[in-house]
Order: sequence, then C-alpha cells, then structure tokens
Amino acid sequence: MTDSQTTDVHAHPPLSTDAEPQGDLCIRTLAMPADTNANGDIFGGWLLSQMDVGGGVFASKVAKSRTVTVAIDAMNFRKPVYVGDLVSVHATLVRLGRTSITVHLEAWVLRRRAQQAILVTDGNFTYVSIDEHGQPQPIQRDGATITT
Ligand SMILES: CCCCCCCCCCCCCCCC(=O)SCCNC(=O)CCNC(=O)[C@H](O)C(C)(C)COP(=O)(O)OP(=O)(O)OC[C@H]1O[C@@H](n2cnc3c(N)ncnc32)[C@H](O)[C@@H]1OP(=O)(O)O
Repeated sequence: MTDSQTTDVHAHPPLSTDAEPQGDLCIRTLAMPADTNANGDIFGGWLLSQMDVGGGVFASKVAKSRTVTVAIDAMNFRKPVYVGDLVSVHATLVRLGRTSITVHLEAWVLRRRAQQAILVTDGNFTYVSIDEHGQPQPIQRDGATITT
C-alpha cells in the first residue's frame, strides 16, 4: 500500500438494488425506538455515529493505534431506516496517508420480513492516528498485508 494508492469510490454512486455490500463488516446493530426522530424514523445522526464507530474500529486496526475522526465527506442518505431494521456497516480502505486513513463506509439494512439488504447510507470518513497526547503520529507500515 502506498500513499497514493486509492480505491475508486465515487462520491455519489447510483443506488443499485442488485448491489452487494462492499468491504469488511465492522459493526452490526439493531435500530431501536430510542433512536427515532420526530417522524418516527431513525435519526440520521444515530446512523452517522454507528458508521463513525465502525470506521473508527476499522481505522484503529489498520493504524494499530487510537484514531480520531477528522472529516466526513460525500455522505449520502439514500433510504430511511426504521425501528427493527438490522443495520450493518461495511468498510473499505480508500487512502492511507502519513498519519491519516480514509475509509469508505456503507450502511445496509435488512428490514423485518425482507430477504435482501438495501444500501441506506454511504460516505468517506477520514481518521487520524494519534499518540497518547492526542497528536497525529505516523502510521506504522510493516509491509505486511493489512488485515482487519
Ligand atoms: C488497536 C486495535 C483496536 C481496535 C478496537 C478499538 C477501536 C476503538 C474504536 C473507537 C471508534 C470511535 C470512533 C469515533 C471517533 C471520534 O468520535 S473522535 C472525536 C471527534 N474528532 C475529534 O475530536 C478530532 C479533533 N481534531 C483533532 O484533534 C486534530 O484536528 C487532529 C485530528 C488530531 C489533527 O491534528 P492536526 O494538527 O490538525 O493534524 P495535521 O498534521 O494538520 O493533519 C493530520 C492528518 O489529517 C489530515 N487532515 C486534516 N484535516 C483534514 C480534513 N479536513 N480532511 C481530510 N484530512 C484531513 C491531514 O491531511 C493529515 O493527513 P496525512 O497527510 O498525515 O495523512
């Protein structure tokens, strides 16, 4: 993996119902009544935080250190999430910088009684590897394949 290596992830790819989740499963949870907005649907902020945690786990494994979120880009909210939906977040490494890691995150839901999961949100989250003082630190590259 080099500084310039990238995965071709479009900012606003078309929604395909035939598509499969891309990347590693990094978190799976159930949307609960406490996570709803005034319309009774699931808060976008709740979903964003699930994606952030999933991406943070993925980035911390890649960096082998603590990481913090520095930016969220190209966020798409494509479909609503409902109470009872099973939410799965998948992560793909987009860019490995000196101290930062950009991860493409997709959230898919399996609705009650549905057979097939659908893509509800996606975006690019950037994390920075930090030391014990909260300062950016270079990501160790041992040349080994990154496994998450
Ligand atoms: C061991 C395995 C365990 C696994 C199992 C445990 C896992 C456990 C997971 C928990 C998962 C929690 C996930 C929630 C994580 C939060 O919620 S973190 C809380 C929210 N975030 C924050 O509070 C961060 C606040 N910001 C900061 O502290 C500082 O801005 C930072 C992030 C340390 C950066 O400091 P700085 O001095 O601005 O750094 P600077 O050198 O300018 O830039 C550093 C890098 O960031 C990049 N950057 C800076 N700004 C941007 C930007 N806007 N856009 C893109 N890149 C940027 C720079 O390009 C640079 O990249 P490199 O070229 O080095 O690759």
